[in-house]
Amino acid sequence: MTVTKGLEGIVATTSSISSIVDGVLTYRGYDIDDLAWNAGFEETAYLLWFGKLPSAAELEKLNRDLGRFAPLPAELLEQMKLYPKNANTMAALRSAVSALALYDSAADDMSREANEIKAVKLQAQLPTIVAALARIRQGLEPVAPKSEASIAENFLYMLWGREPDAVSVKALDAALVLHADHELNASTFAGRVTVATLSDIYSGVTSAIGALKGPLHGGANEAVMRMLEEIGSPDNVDSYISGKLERREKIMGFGHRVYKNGDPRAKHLMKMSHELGVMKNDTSLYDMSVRIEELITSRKGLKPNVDFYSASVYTQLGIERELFTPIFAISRVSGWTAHILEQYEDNRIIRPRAEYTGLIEQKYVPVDER
Ligand SMILES: CC(=O)SCCNC(=O)CCNC(=O)[C@H](O)C(C)(C)COP(=O)(O)OP(=O)(O)OC[C@H]1O[C@@H](n2cnc3c(N)ncnc32)[C@H](O)[C@@H]1OP(=O)(O)O
Ligand SMILES: O=C([O-])CC(=O)C(=O)O
Repeated sequence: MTVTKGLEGIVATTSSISSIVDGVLTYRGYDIDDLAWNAGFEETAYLLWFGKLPSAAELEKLNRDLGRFAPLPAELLEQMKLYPKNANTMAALRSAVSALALYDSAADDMSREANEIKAVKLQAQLPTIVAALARIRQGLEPVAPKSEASIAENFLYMLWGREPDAVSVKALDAALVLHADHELNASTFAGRVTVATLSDIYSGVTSAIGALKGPLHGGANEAVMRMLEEIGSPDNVDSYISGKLERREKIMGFGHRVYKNGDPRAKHLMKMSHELGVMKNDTSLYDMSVRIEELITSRKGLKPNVDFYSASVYTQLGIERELFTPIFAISRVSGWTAHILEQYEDNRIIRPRAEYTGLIEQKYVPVDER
């Protein structure tokens, strides 16, 4: 048996959703550099689900559906109020998304049409859940979603309880576009493995959320922010990073399984981080990040990934650290559900092998003789 730890380089499926070739990321053939500043998040989600950019009428219908599906079942909101206030937000999100299935009578309807509706529903409801969890944790009442607003605008409105400014909405919208899909990353793979047993779409998304939570994947954006908080000021970067490298600790937000010459999404988030700093007359988070990048690139040859500059972007938008990975999920649920729909279309159960390295030829000994 040839064992490939971490399945590095293994091609486990075909997919027509996103591709990474020579460091270029495309969604359905559109370069992410083209989509990042030109496409809105809703049309990006449509592109991932249906394989083409929507017409004006199709986009209008999608926006109407997202607005209509965004409110949560009242029972779920009441349950969420009972979650411990100090619970990890990704753990709470995972529980709430799992519970959504209980309130959807079509949860086990496996027709393509029903699953497409559930994909749009999940996309609509995740932002409402995350904003509600954040407010409940602060002892505030959740804010009901508006029926006519983009996902970025609606999320910030529900989070802050006031109309967000246009700059914040545009920055969040672009960040959502950049995080929407990424070929066969760990969380997408987890979602596909789950639904390949012909389990339901809620189970698939719940699995994916669990995988995204880890600090080697989506959870890295929160870990990056923790590191920036520990560093505190640009003057401390060099000694902090030297210490970490001497202790052979990982620097979160750097390195990538697929990109060895840099993540094409990072430059957009870097630009956003700089622009937000300039607007706020305080570029210290950006300056610290740039110095960390210089040090890690020169000393380890590693480049920042999507999680690195997103930390300073979200913080400068006034978003608390505990929401960074849930915001990643708000975006990535578009990709997860597109992959789940694709998996159902041409399904085969995913069941690799393991090379056994344990004990052999053991004989059972009754418990009182052990
Ligand atoms: C949205 C996303 O999921 S993007 C990724 C987010 N994750 C992070 O930012 C966490 C930090 N990065 C990492 O842990 C890794 O780079 C991963 C998980 C992203 C990729 O892991 P792998 O493809 O298995 O890379 P691997 O761990 O083999 O790295 C190769 C070498 O670079 C080192 N390396 C990789 N990333 C880092 C890092 N961030 N800091 C320090 N060293 C690193 C490894 O220790 C390894 O060194 P070695 O050969 O001396 O043992
Ligand atoms: O593809 C990966 O391994 C991780 C990643 O960058 C993502 O999911 O966006």
